[in-house]
Amino acid sequence: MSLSPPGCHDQPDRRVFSPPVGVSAGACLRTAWSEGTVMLPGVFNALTARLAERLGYRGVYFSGGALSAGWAGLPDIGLLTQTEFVEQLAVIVRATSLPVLADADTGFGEAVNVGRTVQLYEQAGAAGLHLEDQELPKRCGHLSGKRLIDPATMVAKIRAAVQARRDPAFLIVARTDARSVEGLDAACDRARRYVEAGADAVFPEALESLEEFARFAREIPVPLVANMTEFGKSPLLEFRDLAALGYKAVLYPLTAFRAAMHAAEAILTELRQVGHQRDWLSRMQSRARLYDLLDYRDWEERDRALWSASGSERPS
Ligand SMILES: C[C@](O)(C(=O)O)[C@H](CC(=O)O)C(=O)O
Ligand SMILES: [Mg+2]
Repeated sequence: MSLSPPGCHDQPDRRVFSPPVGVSAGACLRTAWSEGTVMLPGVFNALTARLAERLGYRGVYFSGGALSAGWAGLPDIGLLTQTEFVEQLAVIVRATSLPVLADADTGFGEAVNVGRTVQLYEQAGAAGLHLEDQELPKRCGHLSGKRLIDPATMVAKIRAAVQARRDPAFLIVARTDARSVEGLDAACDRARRYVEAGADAVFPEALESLEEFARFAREIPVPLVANMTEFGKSPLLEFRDLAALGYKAVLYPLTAFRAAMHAAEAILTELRQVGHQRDWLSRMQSRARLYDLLDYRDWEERDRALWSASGSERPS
């Protein structure tokens, strides 16, 4: 028997024609966390979110890095606006019934701005968001040269976030980028302060070994989020090892994006050289698979049913 409330991922009809009724996305993600550890693949567009749902994931991650690079062609240094994030987040949320944990960078301003960000993310349908303690211009957490805001300023942001949510299940995740700036002790101290300020979960960014992940888990007794981004400072650990340490969510923020871009580069290079794409067909998503993912046939059937119910001829 499923423990998930109705409206969560494993509802019998997974086709997404209307949003789940009565259960918030935050509650869905909390349910998933209470049952174990969730893999959250980063989704760089709505179709990837649908794909993750079809493949049986229980949630997805809305990555600022993927949005900046994939949607805007820009580096992830805080260039996109709050409005751009919220609009694209809403597109993803509408495409899937999975709960979406969303990157909110530094919260798009000071504490009062963070409050409004939370309202907008919650209204867009996110399950929760994470806020990081970097100064602007922010960077990918796995790059050198980051600068942090002081802990008190971050605490004010977290308080603002907690006060602003309407749904108590909406998750406020505090990310600390302190490990590579001030060291692991400082990162743990910051995490404790953020939890005292009301954060539901902590995301320790750019830890450098399994032992560091373990120590963080021992010291910070709230749900933790691990980031398994590639080509960064953290080793690419096994999901089951992170789960065993008690991490509740493991992010793979740009995994699908990097693989897709690698494939796109290869096919576009070869097409230019060879003049056709025939050798690539078996490595492409077929039209049939795409339409399946889009529930194309269901849309056609709905259209047909609407016309036949009204007894009129469909104008061609
Ligand atoms: C998780 C992250 O915030 C993201 O935007 O996806 C990035 C990922 C990355 O750049 O690899 C991060 O800062 O870790
Ligand atoms: Mg980010």
